[in-house]
Amino acid sequence: MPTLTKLYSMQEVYDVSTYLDDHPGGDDVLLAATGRDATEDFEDAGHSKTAREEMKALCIGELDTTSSDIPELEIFSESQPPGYPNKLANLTKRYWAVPAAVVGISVVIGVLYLRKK
Ligand code: HEM
Repeated sequence: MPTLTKLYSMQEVYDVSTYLDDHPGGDDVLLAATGRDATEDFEDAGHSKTAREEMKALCIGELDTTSSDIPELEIFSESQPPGYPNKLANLTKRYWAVPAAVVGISVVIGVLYLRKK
């Protein structure tokens, strides 16, 4: 549901989903302004009194600023090694015997081959 938020002394939330096709300024500007404070965009467009009246009908409530729906972002420090090389290093540590065996077998085969000659 596309919603616009408007900030004055309080934050109001507007459901613009039913108004997208009717907006004289086009649906693209409304969609671009959804999910955030659209006060500046709205004021910049120089809306008339009629527009402000129409807007009231679309208000669905006030923004709850006490709770956040946005999950906390996980911040990784730059010094933390990126996933893939780190995983590779762990695998190499755990399965070091595999490349060692391959090298050993190659050396034995090489020696046997040279002796035959
Ligand atoms: C629920 C909120 C909104 C309503 C009810 C609404 C309503 C209207 C109305 C009735 C007009 C015709 C001109 C007028 O009477 O002022 C209009 C024009 C316009 N609106 Fe909105 N508007 C809303 C939100 C927005 C937002 C958030 C933006 C910008 C991101 C925007 C951008 C424009 C533009 C650019 C025009 C001018 C179109 C033109 O004259 O070519 N509007 N709007």
